[in-house]
Amino acid sequence: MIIAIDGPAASGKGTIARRLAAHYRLPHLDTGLLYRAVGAKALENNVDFDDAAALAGIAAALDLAALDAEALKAGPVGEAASKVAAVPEVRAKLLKLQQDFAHQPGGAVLDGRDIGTVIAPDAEVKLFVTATPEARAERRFNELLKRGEEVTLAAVLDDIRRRDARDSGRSSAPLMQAPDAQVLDNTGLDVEGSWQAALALAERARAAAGL
Ligand SMILES: Nc1ncnc2c1ncn2[C@@H]1O[C@H](COP(=O)(O)OP(=O)(O)O)[C@@H](O)[C@H]1O
Ligand SMILES: Nc1ccn([C@@H]2O[C@H](COP(=O)(O)OP(=O)(O)O)[C@@H](O)[C@H]2O)c(=O)n1
Repeated sequence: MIIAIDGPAASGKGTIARRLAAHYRLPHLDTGLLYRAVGAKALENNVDFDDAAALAGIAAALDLAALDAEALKAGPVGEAASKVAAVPEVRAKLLKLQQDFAHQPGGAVLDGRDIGTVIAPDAEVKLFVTATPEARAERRFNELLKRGEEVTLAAVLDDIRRRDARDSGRSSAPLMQAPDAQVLDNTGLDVEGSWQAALALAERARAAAGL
């Protein structure tokens, strides 16, 4: 069974994906980490965000096993990630790795922006997780505060809006809901409520797929 979880920044898709993976005992890939890793390397090496060939080279050399998820969750890395993610050559280099992960025997859970539309349109379970920009900004703000980052709620909301626009507006695999995805707007739900709603939707899709 393949479970595809898509949605905008800080909608809680990663939290849901991790829990679904544990619940169904499936491997999980946070695909945002791949773009974050390319963005972080580009920042580190002062690579121009317009230099598609250099960015694609970084993407091609990525070592999944060496990704430092904790460091990659830093605020500025998210912005860099969304810039490199708009470069088609970068997406092309990361495509096979994600498709192979999704289609491994037994299945997998992947979360990102284009899982249900591009990486695994054949997924049996597709959720599009969303919430208002304000609710998402508050979640990300609290997360970054806990990490010890000096941020303001207004700056985080700005970042979220900018990333939403870039991720939805790009020509290559834009953030969008797959026609057959079930939408979960968890604006008024806490982590537990969001999880319960996601599980109910996943169970419904499994039943519909005869699983
Ligand atoms: N429904 C929710 N209500 C409040 N906070 C949430 C909710 N879901 C997730 N969070 C918190 O919001 C932050 C972002 O969640 P995460 O799952 O990483 O989102 P995404 O993967 O969409 O960026 C995390 O700190 C997480 O614990
Ligand atoms: N499948 C994916 C996953 C992430 N991304 C890009 O990578 C950036 C970071 O993704 P993320 O999922 O780690 O970001 P958050 O939602 O956690 O803030 C996003 O803003 C997208 O631009 C993408 O284009 N496609």
